[in-house]
Amino acid sequence: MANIGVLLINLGTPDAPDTASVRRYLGEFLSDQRVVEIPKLLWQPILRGPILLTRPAKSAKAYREVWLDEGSPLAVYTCETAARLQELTGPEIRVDWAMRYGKPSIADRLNAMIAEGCSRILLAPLYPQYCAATTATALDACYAALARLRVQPAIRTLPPYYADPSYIEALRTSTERQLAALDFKPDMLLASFHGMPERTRTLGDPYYDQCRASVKLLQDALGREVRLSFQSRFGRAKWLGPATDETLRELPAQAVRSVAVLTPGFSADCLETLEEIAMRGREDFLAAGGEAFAHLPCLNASPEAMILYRNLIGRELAGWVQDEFRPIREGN
Ligand SMILES: C=CC1=C(C)c2cc3[nH]c(cc4nc(cc5[nH]c(cc1n2)c(C)c5CCC(=O)O)C(CCC(=O)O)=C4C)c(C)c3C=C
Ligand SMILES: [Fe+2]
Ligand SMILES: [Fe+2]
Repeated sequence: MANIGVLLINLGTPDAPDTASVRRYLGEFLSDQRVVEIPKLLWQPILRGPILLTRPAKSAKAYREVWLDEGSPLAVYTCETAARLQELTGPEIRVDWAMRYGKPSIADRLNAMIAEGCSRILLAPLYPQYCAATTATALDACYAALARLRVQPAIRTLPPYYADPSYIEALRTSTERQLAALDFKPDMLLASFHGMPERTRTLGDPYYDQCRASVKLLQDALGREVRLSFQSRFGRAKWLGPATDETLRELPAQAVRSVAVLTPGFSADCLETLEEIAMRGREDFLAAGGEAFAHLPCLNASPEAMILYRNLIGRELAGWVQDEFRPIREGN
């Protein structure tokens, strides 16, 4: 029985692409004060009123466009990542996965790991760039679950890996592999990250700087320009820019005829990459006069991702596991 556990954590997704399921999901997600930093008394009437009355039907339609036979892409790819990583680590380490919102819940999976005998657990939010709205809230939920226990496991947490050489290398190799498979050579590479309200930056969130650092390192690794933009704006506040949709609409006028968009802040493809970028982004770019568009899939459970996670986990488990868990590089 493994006494070491690794819990991969991702954002969460609805159980089904229907209005009621999406309303439940958005109700939980958007009630998190780490995500929407507006006082509860002001925000809840807006959320329970106009937002949850109108948005779920619109979002459910978008989810239906990307839903897979096995379920929501975010859950399917996160589950596959955990399964492949489990094969790679072997039975000594138990690898599981959970979602911050919806199912499988963090509390359920942590309790299951503990019941299976894990007395040391690495909590691994799968966000390369730290953000209070993602990394911190995932860890808050872990600590809240642990707070209910009499006997707690020893805990470690995976730090943000935005500048880790293994992350940059995984992005480089997966980008080059995917570019080589395209039937055109893109004039431009655009790295689109999930946006955040601009205000969170001045409040001290390192997210923006970490996105910029990842892009700079990837650009150096690829030896070509990579433009940065931010997508998925929500609400009326000013968000980080430049906005991905506006950028895609402006590029053709700047003589950029073809573009490949990568989404390196997302560990797994999801609504935001498959619908907003691969579908709507393509439409925007082509309607503005662009000629060729590609969305490069996220790392998901690719061979590049497996090397990355094994290296990150190996480093964080140092002292808990012995030397057979050395870093690996492609080809050995
Ligand atoms: C204030 C609202 C939001 C903030 C802040 C926010 C930050 C944030 N989100 C992700 C990653 C994902 N977000 C996803 C979906 C999604 N995000 C918001 C709003 C905020 N996100 C909404 C309302 C939705 C739901 C879809 C919709 O109705 O438009 C997803 C995809 C989930 C899926 O099921 O596929 C991901 C992943 C990050 C990384 C982030 C901050 C850096
Ligand atoms: Fe989001
Ligand atoms: Fe979106």
